[in-house]
Amino acid sequence: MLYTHKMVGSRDEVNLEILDTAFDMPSETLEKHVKWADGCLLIYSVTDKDSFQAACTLKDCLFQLRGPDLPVVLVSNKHDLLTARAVTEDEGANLEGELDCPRFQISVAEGQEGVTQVMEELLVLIKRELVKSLSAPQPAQDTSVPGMEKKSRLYYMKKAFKKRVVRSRSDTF
Ligand SMILES: Nc1nc2c(ncn2[C@@H]2O[C@H](COP(=O)(O)OP(=O)(O)OP(=O)(O)O)[C@@H](O)[C@H]2O)c(=O)[nH]1
Repeated sequence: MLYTHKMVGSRDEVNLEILDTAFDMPSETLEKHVKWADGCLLIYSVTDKDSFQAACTLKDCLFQLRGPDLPVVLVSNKHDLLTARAVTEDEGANLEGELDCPRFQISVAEGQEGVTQVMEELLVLIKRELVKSLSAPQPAQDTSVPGMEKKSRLYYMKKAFKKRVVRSRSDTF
């Protein structure tokens, strides 16, 4: 399922496209989505070992396809059901260490506060990564070709941003 959602912050608003992947998605489909994503939430239920295993598998897939730079937040859900716990605290902490990413322990059933915190954290990471990639050194200019004179850094940042947006859109459909 693909959802759209607008998050309004104090300084800006962001339109999100959120893809809810399925457990048994074919690997080619999953790979296509992982290439498209600007960030990823790895969510598992503390009462469901299979969902934790799926998060571990997805972690390997993310590293393979996107390397360590894709913004990721790990979320363990259903903390209101700790009496039925099937995934230990240590297992969650180990996965967090392997991913080297923030981890949130929430209960969606108890309200939206945890979900909002998770989304805000992911957006911070995505913005940080975007700024990093836009401010990376640009390829050297060929000034021997007429019209290829040096352009401003802002010009290249805008160009890279547009390219990224267009790529995200075209990969969606
Ligand atoms: N007690 C409790 N139940 C929850 C919580 N979060 C989700 N649920 C319930 O768990 C069930 C599954 O929730 P979904 O949102 O469909 O989870 P999902 O991971 O998308 O499940 P799939 O559709 O199988 O992929 C629903 O009955 C939810 O109401 C939680 O934090 N606590």
